[in-house]
Amino acid sequence: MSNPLSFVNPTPDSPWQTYLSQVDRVLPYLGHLARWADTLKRPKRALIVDVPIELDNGTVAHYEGYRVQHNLSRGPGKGGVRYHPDVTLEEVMALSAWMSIKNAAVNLPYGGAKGGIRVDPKQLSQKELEKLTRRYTSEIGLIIGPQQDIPAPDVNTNAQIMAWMMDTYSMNTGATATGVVTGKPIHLGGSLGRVKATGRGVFVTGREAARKLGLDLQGARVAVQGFGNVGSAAAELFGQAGAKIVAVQDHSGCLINTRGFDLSELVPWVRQHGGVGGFPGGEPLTAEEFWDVDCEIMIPAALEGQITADRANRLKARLVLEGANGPTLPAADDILAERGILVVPDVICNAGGVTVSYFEWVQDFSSFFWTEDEINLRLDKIMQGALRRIWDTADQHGVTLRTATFAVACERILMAREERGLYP
Ligand SMILES: NC(=O)C1=CN([C@@H]2O[C@H](COP(=O)(O)OP(=O)(O)OC[C@H]3O[C@@H](n4cnc5c(N)ncnc54)[C@H](O)[C@@H]3O)[C@@H](O)[C@H]2O)C=CC1
Ligand SMILES: O=C(O)CCC(=O)C(=O)O
Repeated sequence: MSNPLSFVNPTPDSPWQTYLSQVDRVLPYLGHLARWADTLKRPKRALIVDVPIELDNGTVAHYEGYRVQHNLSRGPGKGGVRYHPDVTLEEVMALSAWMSIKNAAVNLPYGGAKGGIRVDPKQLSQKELEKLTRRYTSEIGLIIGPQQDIPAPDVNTNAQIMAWMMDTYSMNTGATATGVVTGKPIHLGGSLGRVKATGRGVFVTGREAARKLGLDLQGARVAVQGFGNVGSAAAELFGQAGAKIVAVQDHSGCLINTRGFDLSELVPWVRQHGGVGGFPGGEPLTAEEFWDVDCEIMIPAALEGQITADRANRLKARLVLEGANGPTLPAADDILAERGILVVPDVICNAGGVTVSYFEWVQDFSSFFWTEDEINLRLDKIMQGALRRIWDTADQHGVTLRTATFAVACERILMAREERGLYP
């Protein structure tokens, strides 16, 4: 995937093109605000940085880093940082735009932002990873801050990386600034419940959608792609609700177990071995066969563009819960709708993570911390309320949940844009 030369010139089938086509679908429902819609089709600000580090062997390596602030009309930028060898500016643009939509859909007082480094972190030692993170944080320090733009974990980043980011930003500004990132370790201003919050949100929205479909979670068969932070937490909650996890796929392998995996063995295995590959409690499956598995619920929780038109035609599930950002291509979305397969879209389904990030940010400012039960109850309430509003909008316009989420969110963003006005 190459970077676009302009915001309006997307690479075919890229996440940015997917996002732009999702915006086009919502235009008829924006009323007089549609005149502001081009605001949504270009990021406000995109920063590319060179991140040089000295490797353990003494050579100097250069990595490309990005931070994109898509829209700041409703508040500071908010969104994670991804470390992956395939990250591009264009991908980060899309991820930042989905953050704008997501944050507005759950009515958090944030705009949308996202960052990334084009690197395979698995090739780096812990020391090199720390140097990379600190240099990247210094470089994007120009535009991040507790009131400007607040990063968080995403693919291949975690609480330790957030701690290094917080420390680097604090050293550079001369005061401890816990509110500059979320997803931190608990004793450094992190919030209880954040690690599993995205998976919990997937479960809460999935539970509500299943109820609407009349689908009993007891005994329901679930397939999960991506068994990292989001996929594993969602799988555990579905398991606790009586569902069976019958297929799992990640970068290391793909497995099936029609009786349901024993998660008390699979989760520690993944923690120890870095992936599901080689787990003895299931039979191997090819990566492509995963999409043909008999199941009621499919949870894509890895990367973008996974549900293609071909896979959408083959999918057996009744319900797709988008734990990942951008897992479904627009053509596949149409096929799923035609086939009556309900999709709970990323921009609401995986919003649990940023919602608890918001709780963390609020707790950091007040230096007063809530219990995990309080966090989970508030998360449940916000996610249910947001989904209800989206469902009403879908029913009102006769559109998919994705277009309804965009309608609710874009109205909020563009209303703020209009009220703020254009000129300094
Ligand atoms: N961490 C968070 O709080 C949030 C994450 N997300 C999204 O959820 C998705 C997963 O993120 P995390 O779980 O945080 O990342 P992670 O780094 O913890 O896990 C990523 C998972 O994807 C798998 N994966 C990578 N490449 C793959 C491939 N080619 N085929 C199959 N599986 C592959 C990895 O093996 C791993 O299991 C991403 O789309 C991310 O943007 C969305 C909202 C919040
Ligand atoms: O917790 C956050 O601030 C953002 C998480 C994120 O990157 C996402 O929702 O995709």
